[in-house]
Amino acid sequence: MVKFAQVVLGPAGSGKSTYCAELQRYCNDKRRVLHVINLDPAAEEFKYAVSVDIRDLISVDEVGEEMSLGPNGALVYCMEFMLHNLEWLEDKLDAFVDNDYVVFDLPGQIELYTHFPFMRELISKLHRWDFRVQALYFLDSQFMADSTKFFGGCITALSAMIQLEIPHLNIMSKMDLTRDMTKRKVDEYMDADIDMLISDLSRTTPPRFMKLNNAMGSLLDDFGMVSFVPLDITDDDSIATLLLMVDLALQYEDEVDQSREVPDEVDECSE
Ligand SMILES: Nc1nc2c(ncn2[C@@H]2O[C@H](COP(=O)(O)OP(=O)(O)OP(=O)(O)O)[C@@H](O)[C@H]2O)c(=O)[nH]1
Repeated sequence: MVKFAQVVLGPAGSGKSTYCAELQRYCNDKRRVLHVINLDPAAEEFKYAVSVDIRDLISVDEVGEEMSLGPNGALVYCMEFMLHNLEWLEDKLDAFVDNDYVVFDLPGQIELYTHFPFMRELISKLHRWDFRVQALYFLDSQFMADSTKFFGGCITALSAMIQLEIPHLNIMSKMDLTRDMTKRKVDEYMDADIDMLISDLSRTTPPRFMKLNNAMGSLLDDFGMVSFVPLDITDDDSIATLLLMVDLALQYEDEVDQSREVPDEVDECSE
């Protein structure tokens, strides 16, 4: 039986854990079982009920103390340790019922998805364990106020998407904080006109960066990286819309995968 999962990625403070908590509350209200898995070995407290916690396996604090590593070195060590002990995670996930929905809350150190192979390896294991996995890449709506930040955020989202090679959605989080922006301005950023973004960016960077800005802009545009799903966690309709989008994307992925599977008879004939 195929299972559905979301991996929630994005820079520190972009609202990943808060989303996991609100999604869990929403699913509880709708009587849908949702397990949140904390994969941040440096996490301190949770706003959600944690079903699986990497800190039961290993934590940044204990690694930092025992191996005299700084916070980033300890984090990398913890993620490597988890990858070498994935049967721990497999056992926990096996205990869930087939229709249960799983959400992975990940650390905010984006290098873990853009520079290291951890997440890619974890996702390939999840696929082997029959999970269909959707990436949600969070960007704080405050990034819309600054085109250099916005471009930077989109570039890291692109880098994560290319690394992970799974269905990917860019999420504009904290939309409740944009209520003083005009709807037109917000809409401009949800499905941004790349020429407008490039000219915004070029106004704030020296003229010698013009060619670079254009090249980055067309790269982001080619990969659809300047489109965002707005998420306002104070509005249940917004959470419901996102959940529906993910469900549809994963169901589609599942159908495509099944159509790729070679039926037994065809297999036998070709032997
Ligand atoms: N107004 C508003 N604040 C939010 C929202 N989501 C998160 N916050 C606040 O933003 C801060 C960071 O939120 P977190 O959910 O901890 O962010 P995170 O991405 O999990 O952060 P890391 O665990 O450091 O990677 C907290 O103070 C939250 O209360 C939101 O939708 N609206």
